[in-house]
Amino acid sequence: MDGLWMIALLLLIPLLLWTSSTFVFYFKKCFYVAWMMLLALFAIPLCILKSGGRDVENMRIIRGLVRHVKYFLGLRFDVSGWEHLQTEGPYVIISNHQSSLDVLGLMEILPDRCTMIAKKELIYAGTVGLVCWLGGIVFINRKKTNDAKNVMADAAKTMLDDQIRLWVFPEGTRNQRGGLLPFKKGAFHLAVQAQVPIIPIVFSSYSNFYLRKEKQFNSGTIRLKILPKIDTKGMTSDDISSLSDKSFNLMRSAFHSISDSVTQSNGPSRH
Ligand SMILES: CCCCC/C=C\C/C=C\CCCCCCCC(=O)SCCNC(=O)CCNC(=O)[C@H](O)C(C)(C)COP(=O)(O)OP(=O)(O)OC[C@H]1O[C@@H](n2cnc3c(N)ncnc32)[C@H](O)[C@@H]1OP(=O)(O)O
Ligand SMILES: CCCCCCCC/C=C\CCCCCCCC(=O)OC[C@@H](O)COP(=O)(O)O
Repeated sequence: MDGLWMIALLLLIPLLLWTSSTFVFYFKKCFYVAWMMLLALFAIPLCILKSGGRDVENMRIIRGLVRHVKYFLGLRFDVSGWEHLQTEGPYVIISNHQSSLDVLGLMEILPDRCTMIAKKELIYAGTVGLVCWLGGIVFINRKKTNDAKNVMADAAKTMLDDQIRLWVFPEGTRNQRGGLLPFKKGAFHLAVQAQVPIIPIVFSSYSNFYLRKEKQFNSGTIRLKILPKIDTKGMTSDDISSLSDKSFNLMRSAFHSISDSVTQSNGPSRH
């Protein structure tokens, strides 16, 4: 009888753990980091064999390898406005930034020859950092504005010379407090310096499935809305503030509309 109790207990403990939302939260987070690190380890030789080193073309390999990860985490993407990405030549994509999970949505829609602007600390993230470097990610030092400006001015030239698209998170940091943080100006200087359009992309709020404080990481749908491009031809540095304000207002209103609709279809939440 004691043996039977022991077996029942051994079966019950993992079941209880599995149904505990805190356990699921930590399990999914650890799994995400570990799996991305492992995928990156696998991607490194593929990128080197394909391009011989750092090259934006490596983003095709990275994109291909990352796309299945959403299934493990129980996430679904609902993308609208695909037609706005059918723009020829270089452009700057701007999007809101809630979490490292944004990488999954980014890889879902990443156009060819598109790489990102990221904080320089990311390069030290083990195999993921090396893959970011191999994918041509432009690293900036956010604590040294002048250095960051110079790097972005070089990036504006490279965009045109090598026909590259750049994805920038104009909030400059992750934000899960609902809404959008005020935009930094770098993305807009970049687009105006290169005289290329801006394509705003909005991720709906994650608060219907992911709550960091409450330790909840459920399944859920993320809406991605690709907005029409904003032309910058003929603009100068005098137009930066109005360009930034216009982009911010468009993205904020899209954020609220897609976050409200995802909340209504997935049940109540706060954001
Ligand atoms: C196969 C397995 C793979 C596994 C791995 C999976 C994936 C890996 C691959 C991809 C993952 C990619 C993920 C990337 C995510 C990275 C996200 C981030 O790191 S976000 C943080 C970094 N990004 C940014 O910070 C961009 C936004 N910031 C800016 O643009 C800032 O403006 C800035 C350039 C950093 C400067 O910052 P500052 O705080 O000083 O802000 P201000 O904007 O207020 O600027 C001050 C002042 O300067 C003027 N300014 C700004 N930029 C420029 C410029 N380029 N040229 C000229 N002048 C500039 C600005 O106008 C202000 O002046 P004023 O007040 O007079 O207007
Ligand atoms: C040995 C090194 C260990 C490092 C472990 C971290 C590795 C992360 C592993 C997997 C996650 C994969 C996605 C990586 C891309 C994450 C990019 C990101 O979201 O960076 C945060 C940055 O935008 C803003 O940072 P802050 O909010 O200002 O802070």
